Parts: sequence; C-alpha cells; structure tokens
Amino acid sequence: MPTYHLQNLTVRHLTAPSAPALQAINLSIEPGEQLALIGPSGAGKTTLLATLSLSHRPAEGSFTAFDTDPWALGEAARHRLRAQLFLAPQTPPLPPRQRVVTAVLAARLPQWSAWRALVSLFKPADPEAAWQALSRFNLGDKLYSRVDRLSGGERQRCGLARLLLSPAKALLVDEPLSALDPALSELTLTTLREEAKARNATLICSLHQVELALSHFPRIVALRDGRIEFDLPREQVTPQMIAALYQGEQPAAEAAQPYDAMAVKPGVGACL
Ligand SMILES: Nc1ncnc2c1ncn2[C@@H]1O[C@H](COP(=O)(O)OP(=O)(O)OP(=O)(O)O)[C@@H](O)[C@H]1O
Repeated sequence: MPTYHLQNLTVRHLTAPSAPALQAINLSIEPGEQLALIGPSGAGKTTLLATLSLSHRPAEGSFTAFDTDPWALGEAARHRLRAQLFLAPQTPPLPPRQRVVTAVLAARLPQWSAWRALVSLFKPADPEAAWQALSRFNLGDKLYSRVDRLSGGERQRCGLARLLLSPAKALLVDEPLSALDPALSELTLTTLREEAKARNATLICSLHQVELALSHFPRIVALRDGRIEFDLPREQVTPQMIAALYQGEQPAAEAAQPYDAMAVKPGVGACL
C-alpha cells in the first residue's frame, strides 16, 4: 500500500483559479521512502506538500493517502487520516507567548483528551519528551524559553522537534534549512532521516539546497512551473538536468557527469 498515489493531479489556489499551481502530477511514494523536492521558487513545492498534508483539495485527478481518497471521507474520518501526516511548514505557526516546552508538546494534542490537553497548557505533561526532541536539534537549553525569544533558526528547529513527537507516518517538511547554518543543516537532515527510518515513515522534504538534497536523499523529484520535470534516483540526476531545472533562475552547472552523490560536498545556500 503506497503512502501516496497521485494520478494526473491538478491543484489550484482559490485566489488564482485560472493558473494551476500543480498540473499533471503523477507520483507514487512507498512507506519508508525518503525523497527531496527541488525546483525554483514558485515551482509548486509548498503547494505539493500542502496537498499531501490534505490542506489543499485537488481540482482534478486522483489522490490517495494510505490507500484512501481523503476527499471522499467525512470531516471526522479525514481528521483521523490527517493525524497520520505531519507538515512542518517553513515558518512554524507557534504561539509567540508560549513556552517552547508547551509548543513542542502540542504535537501530541491529537492523541490527548481535551482535559489532558488543557492541563498541559499550565503544567506540561511530558517535559522530558520535549527536551529529548529539542536536544536532537541542539536546542535542549531552550526548553523553558518563550517562543518569541527564539531566533528564526531556533523557531524552525522547534517546529521540527514537534515533528519528532507526532505519531505521523508521513513526514512532510518544507524548506527546513532556510534559517540554519551549515552544521545545523547537516544535523537537521540527518535527524529527520534517522527519525523517518526508525519509524518506517515516509519523508518528503523540499529543499533549495540542491547539493544537500543529492547528498541526503535517494530520490529526487524536481518541479518547475507546477509540473514534474524529473523524478529519479539521485545517481541519475545530471548537472545538465539541474541547470535546465533552474534555467533563468540560477547560474548553469558546469560538470557534465552524473552526480556521484557521495562525492558531493554539502554546501548550504548553494543552489546549482
Ligand atoms: N495562496 C496562494 N494564492 C494564489 N497563488 C498561490 C498561493 N500560494 C502559492 N501560489 C502560487 O502557486 C505557485 C506555486 O507556489 P509554491 O509556493 O507552491 O512554490 P514553491 O516551489 O514552494 O516556491 P518557493 O520555493 O518560493 O517557496 C506559484 O505560482 C505561486 O505564485
């Protein structure tokens, strides 16, 4: 049973219905797969992640998550299905006045009774679990800080710590490195991959850093103008493909050989 199966999918934003944000998308993703979404700004990466997290209803085509058409379900059943998916947006919507511990533990809200959730607002239910999740992103010392005292990168990692506490089987991560330095970028991708592997969850991560995408992810899905430009194992991705993908956006890549992913030196912020 694939985690996702998309056939000929079109997605439109309500505010721009005449220009589809995604068109003719065909994608099948198996449990435990780890893939990177790449492509220039406006290519449709965020829209695809939002569609996979059931935030956007496709306009055309077929879409299943865990072998189920979510949009054929009632609201309550779709909500239960959503609990198996976790979207970490680029800017996590964390309440500014909340303590980090409370914000991180909010990932467990769907599993808790209303009473337990309410009590946890005043006395965090499991601070040890929150601390462990934060520590994996080098953020254990911020457990009791207020969210609005965190830097952009700390806030981003706080959002990812939530992901570690959610029970989701599909981890959807939108540009997790935009506010991180090179060492933290490596740590973040390694942690996400280890977590996905440990729970056999599917990991789908959009990245602007092509080199990091190639060095960390076995499958690369490239989007441009709302369409899939290529969907390949990283060993088959060539610099020419990357240059064509970013044509008009980025300087062309020089080398002519396919990437040897293991030889690629990670470089943050360095889109090819
Ligand atoms: N809320 C919205 N309303 C209307 N159009 C939107 C909306 N959000 C995105 N779009 C459009 O949909 C297309 C895809 O945008 P999307 O944000 O998915 O791209 P992206 O690849 O994630 O870009 P970036 O790398 O800059 O984050 C773009 O043409 C964008 O202008």
